[in-house]
Amino acid sequence: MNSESNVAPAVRSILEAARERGRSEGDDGPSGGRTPASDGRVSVEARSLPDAIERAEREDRVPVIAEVKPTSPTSDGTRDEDPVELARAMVEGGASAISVLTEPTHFDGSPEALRRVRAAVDVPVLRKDFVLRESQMDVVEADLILLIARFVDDLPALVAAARDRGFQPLVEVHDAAELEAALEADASIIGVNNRDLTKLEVDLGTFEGVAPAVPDDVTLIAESGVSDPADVRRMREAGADALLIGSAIMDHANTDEVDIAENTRRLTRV
Ligand SMILES: O=C(O)c1ccccc1NCC(=O)[C@H](O)[C@H](O)COP(=O)(O)O
Repeated sequence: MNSESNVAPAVRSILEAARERGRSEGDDGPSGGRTPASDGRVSVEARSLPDAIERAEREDRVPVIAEVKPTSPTSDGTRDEDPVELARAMVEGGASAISVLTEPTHFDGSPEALRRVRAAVDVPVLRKDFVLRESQMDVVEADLILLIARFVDDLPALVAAARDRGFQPLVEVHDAAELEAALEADASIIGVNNRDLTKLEVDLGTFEGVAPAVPDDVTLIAESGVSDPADVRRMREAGADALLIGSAIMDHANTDEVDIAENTRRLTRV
């Protein structure tokens, strides 16, 4: 659907950087950590997110995808701890899956961070980036890959390309029209982003507005803006199968030592 009109300046800058990286990633070789098949594509044996969610439910944990997010355009600071240590602490706190930012210029992420995290934990790992075209998938192995409906030209083709490589595509939407596009593209894991990329403001009402139209057989994820146990309850009551949480766990503004496991636990043990 590719609508970049009206996005916040920071998002425009992120997309420009993604296009620039796309010229070297995949086309001229990997930027790090991929295991290419003979045709240069990555080939993944993915850990199942729906299975990880089911396991959390059985064990009375809220299914949370905890995000290793060193910084972002809206963060109050930067955390520079080892991503592996952060991810291990998140799993210790009950996270069902880990999301790793691989975007380098606005989020301080890297494919190498994801590769190391995936080797260190046994839960599914999401590659969180701004993938605009197929060749950008062949950078690093991950269990899930994010595709943002708003920013890609041919969503059905990218969903199919992700599956061809073994990734579980997580298609991110923000409104009813994008949800329709995701369903037409045969997405089975859909995230509703509460962060409006036009103004970068967060409104949990976004998820509540879109969720009722999502078919039951879709794995539905509430993304962004979940900051405390009350928000967790609110998103679960609105139908979230799992929650993607970054800032509340990373606690960027806190300059003291942060207990990442405890930050995660207070959101998984609601
Ligand atoms: O987080 C940002 O500042 C941001 C800015 C521009 C585009 C995307 C952005 N975030 C990406 C995300 O989707 C979040 O990292 C993720 O959903 C977690 O959100 P939160 O729990 O609010 O950190």
